[in-house]
Amino acid sequence: MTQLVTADEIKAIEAYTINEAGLSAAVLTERAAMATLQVLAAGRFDLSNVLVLAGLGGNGADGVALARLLHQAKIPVTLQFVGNVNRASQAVKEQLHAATLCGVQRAEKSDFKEPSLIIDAIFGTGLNKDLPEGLQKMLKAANHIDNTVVALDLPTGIDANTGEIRGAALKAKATIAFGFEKVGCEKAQGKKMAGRVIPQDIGLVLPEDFIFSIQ
Ligand SMILES: NC(=O)C1=CN([C@@H]2O[C@H](COP(=O)(O)OP(=O)(O)OC[C@H]3O[C@@H](n4cnc5c(N)ncnc54)[C@H](O)[C@@H]3O)[C@@H](O)[C@H]2O)[C@H](O)CC1
Ligand SMILES: [K+]
Repeated sequence: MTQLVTADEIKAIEAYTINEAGLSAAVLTERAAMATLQVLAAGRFDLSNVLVLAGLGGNGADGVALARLLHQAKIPVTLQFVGNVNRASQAVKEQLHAATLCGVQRAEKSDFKEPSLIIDAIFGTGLNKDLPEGLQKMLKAANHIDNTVVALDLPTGIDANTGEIRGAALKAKATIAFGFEKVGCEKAQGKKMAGRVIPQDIGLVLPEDFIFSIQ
C-alpha cells in the first residue's frame, strides 16, 4: 500500500526540503513538472491537443512549468489561467515569464470538448474553503463533457485530508501525487474523483525522525 500523507505532513516535508535541505520551491516545481511529463509521455494519454488549467498558487506554478515543458517537447499545449493572473503568486508569475518567452500559447476561455487532455493545475493541497461559485459552475459543466482530465497533486475541489468535495470538484482519470499520495484521494468522494493515483518522487527530503501519522 502506498504511503499516504495529510496536507500538514506534506507541507512540513516540503518546508524541510526547502529550508533545511536548501532545494528551492522552484526546484521542486520543476521536478513536479518533469515527473508529470514523464507520466504523460509514457503513452497512455492522447497528447495531440493539451489544455493546462492553471490556478494562482503552487499548483498553478506546477501547471505553468508543465506547459513550458510540453511546448519545448513540441507537444501542442495551451495555457489557461483560472482566476486573475495579476493576483497570482510570484512563483506563478516567474513560471509564466519563462513559459511566455518559450512561446507557450495562452487561452482566455476554452471549450472543454476540444482538448485531447486537460491538466488540472488549479488547486492542490492549499484548498482551504469552498470553491468560488463561478468555478463551481465551470467544473460541474466540465464534468458533463466527455474529456480526459489528469489532476496535479489533487483533483481541484477535493479536500486533501477529508476527500470531501468543496462545492464542486473536477473528476480526473488520473491524479499525479507529488511526493506522496494525499489521504483525501482515498476517502469520501476523493477516491472517485481522483481516478488512478500515480505517486511520483520529486526529490523531497524527509527529516530523519519523521513519523507518518498514517501507517
Ligand atoms: N510548497 C512546495 O514547496 C511545493 C508545492 N507544490 C505544489 O503546490 C501546491 C500547494 O500550493 P499552495 O499555493 O499552498 O496551494 P494551492 O496552489 O492549492 O492554492 C493556491 C491558493 O489559493 C487560495 N485558495 C485556497 N482555497 C481557495 C478557494 N476555495 N477559493 C479561492 N482561493 C483559494 C489559497 O491562498 C492557496 O494558497 C501543491 O498541491 C503542489 O501542487 C509543488 O508541486 C511541490 C513543491
Ligand atoms: K489540481
